[in-house]
Amino acid sequence: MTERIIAPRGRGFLLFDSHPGGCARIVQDMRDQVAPAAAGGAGPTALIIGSSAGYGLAATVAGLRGHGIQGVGLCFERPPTERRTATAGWYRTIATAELAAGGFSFVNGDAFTEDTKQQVLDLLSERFPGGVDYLIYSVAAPRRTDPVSGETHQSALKPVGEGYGTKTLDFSGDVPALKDIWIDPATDAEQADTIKVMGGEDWALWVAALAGRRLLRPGFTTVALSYLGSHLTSRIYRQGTIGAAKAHLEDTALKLNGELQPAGGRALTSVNGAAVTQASTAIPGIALYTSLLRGVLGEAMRSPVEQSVDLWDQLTGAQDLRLDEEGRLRLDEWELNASVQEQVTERWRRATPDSIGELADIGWFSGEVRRLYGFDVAGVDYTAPCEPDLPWPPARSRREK
Ligand SMILES: NC(=O)c1ccc[n+]([C@@H]2O[C@H](COP(=O)([O-])OP(=O)(O)OC[C@H]3O[C@@H](n4cnc5c(N)ncnc54)[C@H](O)[C@@H]3O)[C@@H](O)[C@H]2O)c1
Repeated sequence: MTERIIAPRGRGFLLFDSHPGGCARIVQDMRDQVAPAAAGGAGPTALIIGSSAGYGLAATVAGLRGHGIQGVGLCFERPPTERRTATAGWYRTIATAELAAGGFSFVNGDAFTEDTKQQVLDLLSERFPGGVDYLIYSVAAPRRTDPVSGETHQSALKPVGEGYGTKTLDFSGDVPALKDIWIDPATDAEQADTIKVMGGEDWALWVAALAGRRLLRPGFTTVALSYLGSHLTSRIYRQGTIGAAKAHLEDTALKLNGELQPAGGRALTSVNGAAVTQASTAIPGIALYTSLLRGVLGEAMRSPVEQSVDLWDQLTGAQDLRLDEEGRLRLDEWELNASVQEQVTERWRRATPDSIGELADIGWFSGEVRRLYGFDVAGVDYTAPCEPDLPWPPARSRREK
């Protein structure tokens, strides 16, 4: 491929291309939100699954910059082709590898397959024979093939029990519009499939695979990402198919914790707040909710990086662990704060096609969606041609640092 001008083509939440320079700049901006680790010995070793986007990327950047972590990041991104750029996560990974300067390598592959697990475990055994201190599991995927049955399961984002009508923001036209939609309830099979994809099964397989290769260091801690959210979205989220998967993930944490505890290890879920990510924009009503939340909170909304700094501080003991009654680590207090929820609820109630522009920060939300692809990033010259055909960062040996 040769250099060319890359523009945001597409519709709604889906753009065809990503901008390499914009994606790199986003990672640099994330890095700048993190206080650097004190100079000195090597940091802890981590495997981060879902390292190219959203909360997994934020945990990787915060860990690299704030704690000097070493290890491996795993994600599933599409390389550039003749006609299309790579996915944004491909370019963000290149920029993240630059921050890591060799001590942290990246693997591109489907985390659900046995092959990828072996590839990652081989790399860890070679580079970090003593094993890993942390596994952060932050995958959001639409489907998963069960490694035992060979069956592919598709997740669904639907209510459970009864159908559900909600207000939503529709981004398919030229300007975002407030609409009403109706979503039929999930079948039992759809719910079971969603649990297969987004529940805790694959997380537990990773922990077992690391244990099988003797790659769990004493005190090993694993965290999987969860979400609770507001009563305004509970019919589609927490009480819906995805919520059933999150309940399975949280049950898996309790089970894994029981298994790891005798050796001084622990397993936790981390309940994070709402963020604009590829995964979250797919959930009906969430764009409206998040835009209203931003309307209420403005800059006080806590970014994924800020939450990830908090996560590492709690994991490494720099701060006390904040666990709720169910044993979950909570990073979403700023979102579920009673006064914030009252204000968002009031705005949700008052929202009409005429008033929505004043109540919700739709401009911010639309900008965040474009930023997922590396567009709308301050300081990037989008009129300049750039090279989209960039290679995946090589897994360098630590000796080459
Ligand atoms: N976005 C939110 O508002 C929010 C809030 C709280 C918790 N969470 C949770 O955080 C986790 C991550 O979600 P996100 O919103 O950051 O998602 P995201 O879409 O931004 O990122 C998903 C990551 O998973 C990777 N991935 C997808 N399929 C994969 C596969 N088969 N193998 C390997 N990697 C794969 C992608 O490459 C990417 O790195 C999820 O568990 C989600 O429920 C999200």
